[in-house]
Amino acid sequence: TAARLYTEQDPLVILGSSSLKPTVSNSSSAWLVQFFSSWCGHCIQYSSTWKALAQDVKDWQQAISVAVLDCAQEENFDVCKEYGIKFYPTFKYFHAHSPETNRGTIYRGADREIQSVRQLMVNILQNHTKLNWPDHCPPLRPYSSVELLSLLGQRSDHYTAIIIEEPDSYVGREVILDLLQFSGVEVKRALSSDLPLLDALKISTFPSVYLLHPNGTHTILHVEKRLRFFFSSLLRTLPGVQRKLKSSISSSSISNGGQMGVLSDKMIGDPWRDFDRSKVYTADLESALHYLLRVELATHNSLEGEELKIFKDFVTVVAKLYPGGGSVVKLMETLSDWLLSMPLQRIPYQAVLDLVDNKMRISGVFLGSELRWVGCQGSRPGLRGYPCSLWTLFHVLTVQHDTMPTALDYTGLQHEAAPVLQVMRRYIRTFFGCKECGRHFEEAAEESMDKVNNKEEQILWLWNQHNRVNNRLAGSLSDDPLFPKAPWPSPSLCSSCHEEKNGVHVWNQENVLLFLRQHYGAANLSPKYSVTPPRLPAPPPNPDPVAVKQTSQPEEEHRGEEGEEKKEPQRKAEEKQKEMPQPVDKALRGDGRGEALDLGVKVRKEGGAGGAGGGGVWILGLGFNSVDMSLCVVLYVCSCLFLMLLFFFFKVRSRRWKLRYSRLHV
Ligand SMILES: Cc1cc2nc3c(=O)[nH]c(=O)nc-3n(C[C@H](O)[C@H](O)[C@H](O)COP(=O)(O)OP(=O)(O)OC[C@H]3O[C@@H](n4cnc5c(N)ncnc54)[C@H](O)[C@@H]3O)c2cc1C
Repeated sequence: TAARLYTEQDPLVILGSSSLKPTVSNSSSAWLVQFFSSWCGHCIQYSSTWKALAQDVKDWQQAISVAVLDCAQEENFDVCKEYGIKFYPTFKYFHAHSPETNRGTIYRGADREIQSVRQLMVNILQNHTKLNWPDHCPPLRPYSSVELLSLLGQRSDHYTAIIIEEPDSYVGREVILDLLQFSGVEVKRALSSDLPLLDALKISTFPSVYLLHPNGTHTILHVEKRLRFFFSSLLRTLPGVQRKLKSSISSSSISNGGQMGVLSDKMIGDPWRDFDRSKVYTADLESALHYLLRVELATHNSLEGEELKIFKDFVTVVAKLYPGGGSVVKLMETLSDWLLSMPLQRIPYQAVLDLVDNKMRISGVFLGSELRWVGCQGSRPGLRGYPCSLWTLFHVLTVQHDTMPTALDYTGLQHEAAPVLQVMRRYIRTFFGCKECGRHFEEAAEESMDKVNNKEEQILWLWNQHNRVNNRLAGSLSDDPLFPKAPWPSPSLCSSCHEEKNGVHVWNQENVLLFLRQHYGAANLSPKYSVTPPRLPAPPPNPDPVAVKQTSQPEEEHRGEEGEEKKEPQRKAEEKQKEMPQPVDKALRGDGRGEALDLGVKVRKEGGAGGAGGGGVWILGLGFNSVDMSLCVVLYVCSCLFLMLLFFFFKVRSRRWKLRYSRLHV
């Protein structure tokens, strides 16, 4: 209903009759409240702008917060009257530390666009006096050359960024407020009219950022675009700069160590793996599948009905779209074939697990059984990991689907406009361990997933939804200070993805799509740290020389890039294969009642020939082991003997007949 114009998911505070006064009176921060009416058409249309504004200034909350109050709700009639609301929407602001008698000041400006209201918020803050200045708001005034030049060459425990700008620019103050929730950097502003400062720092274009490093060195900061978003993003990603956590317990455990402190904490559990943020790591994808198949799915004793169908679809999508071939794909293909050929309505989880563990020792099938987070490693245990890798996996799958548009043909999924998203949606709803996350994702899917019409939109929908989650979670307990949640990709990953329109940050979606295709494309996957053999044996020689060149290229690149590193995981994987337990037939007994399931490989029943101890060498990669081969030989020899016996039998008989007839003639 219109009454739900704003929900708890929006990055603003929803006030009511009992909460308005206690919230805005004696507050340590200023407040900007929109009094609206849920029946007013303009308010309904304006709600998206107000939400976007709230998102834009979410990090300013400690200095000034954004709120709404619905005057159309019966319980709010009196409070709206008390605060003198006559028209909708009415914007009122309240200074920090205002008394209870204060009914707020009306903003009468005609322009209610995001940039104007944002600048109004800066002005509101600057209109405070020294006495009622918001507790956590840093100074917004320009500093003088005398104050700033004395800082040059001084050592400190944090960065100092000086933004030098034209007097009418708001960029400096906005960046100061954007960095409010971050430790490790202090932002100050100075004016372009301060000539001694410009001479000393050799600055002639505005706005510019001059950076004083903790070690006393200083330099101008290079930014590709002189926009607020670029300045803020760059400063937030300086080494050691991290988001302050809302929980004091969490912040006390990690706030004072800076980057290295955090890393050394983490190292106690798991060795730190150096990685490149512009790459995607197969180790993360494999860890995602390992966790999903061996841990998340294990909470279901058996799969049946809708659950089974959802799991089958998930396995099919991964089997068809997981990039690079190799043993993981072979495993998923085997699992997919097996699930599809199953006549059963119910499959015990143990049967799936035995297949995932490759208890039948099918050649070329392997999925590492350890979590090796690389791009998804957190600064301490409990952060990032599985959810990060699941996002990554689905981003990769959406991009692969775009690259291989016919890959899902004949799977039953090809008629869906966005099959990868739909499969993800169903998986998250049914199996994802975080139920609350699943609920949020389902809400988002209900809202707009059906509007996705093609593979490009599929990629962008997931990217956009992921950013919405990032925005919602920024600063929450699950936000890793080393990898703060922020709109992604950052300008340092893709500067052409970012633009500004009417002073508001906007995405260049065309460039975002290009970037996503490159970032999550097969060529950008790094096998470093992977425990899985990277590739199946090379296919037979291709007569077309161009095609030969193209197919052999990734292999060469792969070798060139990883060099010796590749051999180590491969060797470990082979060792693991050897260490694998002997085949256990119950893996394939479906519901435990002993049906032999046709996998396209040989399946033996418990107690049958070659039972539990029937390991031996697997031949031709077809699932025949040495026992099977011995049986064949024995059968072959028996049939030869039988044929020879028949031969001699008839030979002797025919001789007797000949003798008998010859005697008769005589
Ligand atoms: C479907 C789903 C829904 C979730 N919902 C919730 C929720 O409601 N509440 C909650 O607390 N947690 C939720 N989570 C978990 C949360 O989103 C994070 O995954 C988790 O907090 C770990 O965060 P992270 O810092 O590792 O980065 P993640 O957000 O997990 O991102 C992983 C990696 O993906 C890349 N990336 C980041 N943003 C984008 C983007 N927009 N497009 C493409 N790539 C990107 C980056 O390289 C990043 O390192 C959800 C997870 C999933 C998979």
